[in-house]
Amino acid sequence: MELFTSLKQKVQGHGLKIVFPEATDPRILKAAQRLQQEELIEPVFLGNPEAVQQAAAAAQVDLSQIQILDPNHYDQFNDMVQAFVQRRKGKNTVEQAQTMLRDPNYFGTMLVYLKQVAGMVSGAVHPTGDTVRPALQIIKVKPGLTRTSGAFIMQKGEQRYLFADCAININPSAQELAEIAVTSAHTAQLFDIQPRVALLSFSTKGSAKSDEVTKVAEATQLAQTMDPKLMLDGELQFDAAIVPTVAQQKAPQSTVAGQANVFVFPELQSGNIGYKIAQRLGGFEAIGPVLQGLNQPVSDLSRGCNTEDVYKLTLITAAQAL
Ligand SMILES: CC(C)(COP(=O)(O)OP(=O)(O)OC[C@H]1O[C@@H](n2cnc3c(N)ncnc32)[C@H](O)[C@@H]1OP(=O)(O)O)[C@@H](O)C(=O)NCCC(=O)NCCS
Ligand SMILES: CC(=O)OP(=O)(O)O
Repeated sequence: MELFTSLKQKVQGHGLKIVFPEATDPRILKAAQRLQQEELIEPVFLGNPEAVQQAAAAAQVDLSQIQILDPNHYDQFNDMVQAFVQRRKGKNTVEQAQTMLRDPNYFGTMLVYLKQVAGMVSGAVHPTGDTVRPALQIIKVKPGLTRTSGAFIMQKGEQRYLFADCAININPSAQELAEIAVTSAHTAQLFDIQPRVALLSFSTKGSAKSDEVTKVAEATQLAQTMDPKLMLDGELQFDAAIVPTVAQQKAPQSTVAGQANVFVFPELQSGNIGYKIAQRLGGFEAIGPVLQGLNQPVSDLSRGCNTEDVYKLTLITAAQAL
């Protein structure tokens, strides 16, 4: 079944509330209205109601069925401040909390944490750091994990791949890279990809020597230990990972080379650049980044997103909540 058809079937009828901190952006307004009209989610918009209404009128979006919350006039604000300070365990004062929670990304993340909504979608306007930092501080990673990371589902026709980390960890250690690889394999399964994981490098199986290559080779060993059942190999160059004839020449013993479908980048420069090249030159649809490993779903859009991207990432966010 087509990926989004099955996601729609999964979320329909659950009345899942998804909060949108960027409710004056036309892409957000239009996608949320479509999702609400198709009875897939119940949107909650954040912001000054007058500003949201003006933006909605300009985008020809009907707000009559959509809840709007204003972080500057919220009757449970003091309770939220207390819950935030408690969660931060001495890292933020009440005064700091009062300021931070006026920020729609902090406010929206707290609504998720307090289970007043099922998930949050932001990042069409805010850069990634501002969008995800509240989630890293408040929602935190699942037990057993140390890092969250950002995966993209890359689709073109019948081709579907997962790329990670393209969004969060600037220069992960070997241990962190191993964790990203294993988590990415598990995320791939949620999207009907049977994972064959390649840890990417500019070297294949020792063809080049450098600290950067050693890190990827070490991460491969650590990941194999973390989940020995996974089909996972490294270090591999991208051509060795995806082209069978190149794999035969460069890594003939590998069971992953030549047929990888989950690509783990060695650090964020290559991951973020790599997914955008596949998207903008290669014609792949890039869905994400899907934040992996968080306790509750929060999603960060790319600022270059369109309405369809918002629609699809929101569906994924809602499905993660089930
Ligand atoms: C994500 C990012 C903003 C975090 O940076 P930061 O806020 O300076 O991080 P800090 O080290 O101050 O940590 C803040 C909190 O987040 C946590 N954290 C940071 N990175 C984390 C990660 N990858 N996974 C889980 N938690 C993380 C820290 O433990 C800390 O928690 P605490 O406050 O409870 O102690 C930063 O790594 C970043 O800018 N990444 C690149 C984002 C980007 O521009 N991507 C490209 C476009 S998608
Ligand atoms: C994922 C990503 O690159 O986000 P942005 O384009 O907003 O920086």
